[in-house]
Amino acid sequence: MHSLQVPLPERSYPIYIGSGLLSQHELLTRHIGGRQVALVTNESIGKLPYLAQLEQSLQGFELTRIILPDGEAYKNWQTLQRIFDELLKARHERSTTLIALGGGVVGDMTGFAAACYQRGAQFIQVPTTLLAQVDSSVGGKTGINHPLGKNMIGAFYQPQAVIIDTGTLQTLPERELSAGLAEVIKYGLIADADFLAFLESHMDALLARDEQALAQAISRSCAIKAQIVAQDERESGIRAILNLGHTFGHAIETHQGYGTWLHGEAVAAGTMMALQMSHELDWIDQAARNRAAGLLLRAKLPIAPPADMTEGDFMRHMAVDKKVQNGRLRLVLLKKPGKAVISADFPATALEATLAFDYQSLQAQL
Ligand SMILES: NC(=O)c1ccc[n+]([C@@H]2O[C@H](COP(=O)([O-])OP(=O)(O)OC[C@H]3O[C@@H](n4cnc5c(N)ncnc54)[C@H](O)[C@@H]3O)[C@@H](O)[C@H]2O)c1
Ligand SMILES: O=C(O)C(=O)C[C@@H](O)[C@H](O)[C@H](O)COP(=O)(O)O
Ligand SMILES: [Zn+2]
Repeated sequence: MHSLQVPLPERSYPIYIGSGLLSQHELLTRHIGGRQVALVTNESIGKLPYLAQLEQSLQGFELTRIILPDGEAYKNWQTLQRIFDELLKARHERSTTLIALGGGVVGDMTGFAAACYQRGAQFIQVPTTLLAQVDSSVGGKTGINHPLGKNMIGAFYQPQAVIIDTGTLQTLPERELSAGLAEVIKYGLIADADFLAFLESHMDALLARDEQALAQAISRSCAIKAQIVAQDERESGIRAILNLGHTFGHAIETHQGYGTWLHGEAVAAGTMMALQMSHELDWIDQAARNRAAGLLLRAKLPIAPPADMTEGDFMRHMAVDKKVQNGRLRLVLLKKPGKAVISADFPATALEATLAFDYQSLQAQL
């Protein structure tokens, strides 16, 4: 097992990474304060062995299973209400601990429920998708979607610990593995050109679920995210670079009503659009843009937005992005591979050209 810390001013917390961690009683119970535990997961994950393994490791606690419907479309008020209903029915006290067993949808909702329940219960992240292991379980962004905007309702609320059992990735569908790789590639682009080179040389191993390659990618991703979050927990500045590709990506997800494209797929196409915009501004050259596009394609991710989305659709949805300030859109763009900035300082023509660009043709050329 390998561990690292998310160092925060108020309370730091550990991330544990290794195979078989779901069966480690001492590790799992180390961060539980009271006698009650609510295990929050979804219908699909509930059918896999992980929930039973967790229950076995938590023998002796008063356990409540909370099984949610599966899917991004359920990351909403109704599902959140179900978590509160179950907690209250089982008379969970404020000292309870919620454990999120699943992907980012379960993690974001469980964290938000924990932030609200009796004004703040504890929670632990046990992520089971690559995306959740490298991104959503770390950093304390919790929340739900609104029909008019992605993650529009939520709270910054940090977990007690993040426990990443890399063995769970063996059952993950291929499409979900690729979706997670979109956020992994993001870290290379925004903060670490060497990691980008590592991903280029290990992409085949990652897709083949080579345990060592996956553990290295997860560990480096978590370290980069922890280091950024530590500087700016509530996104008043630098943390926004974790949003590379998300302004365009969230527009895609909102436009589709959530769940048609996976979050990671929308982020991949959105990243390509942010790279094209960086190229329009002459910040990165064509070779850098094409290199990143090639890596996304090798990870089996889309680099073109959905064919049915117009420039007007993008503009309408992007206007409700959380990074909009005083009515001005701010975008995360690349100065060079490994160096991202947040900027509102671009001509409208650069954005127009980015939205009008023919991404399908680029894909055909690569
Ligand atoms: N809070 C953050 O910082 C943050 C960061 C990135 C993404 N997110 C959010 O995370 C969500 C996306 O998360 P996701 O990609 O994990 O999607 P997800 O939570 O929908 O999980 C993907 C699918 O995989 C299934 N699954 C999970 N673990 C499995 C396993 N081990 N084996 C087989 N199937 C498994 C799930 O049931 C689901 O069908 C989005 O809502 C996104 O907005 C949040
Ligand atoms: O942790 C962050 O900060 C991120 O931006 C990580 C993103 O990958 C993630 O999708 C996050 O949920 C987006 O946050 P939002 O504030 O743009 O909704
Ligand atoms: Zn994301």
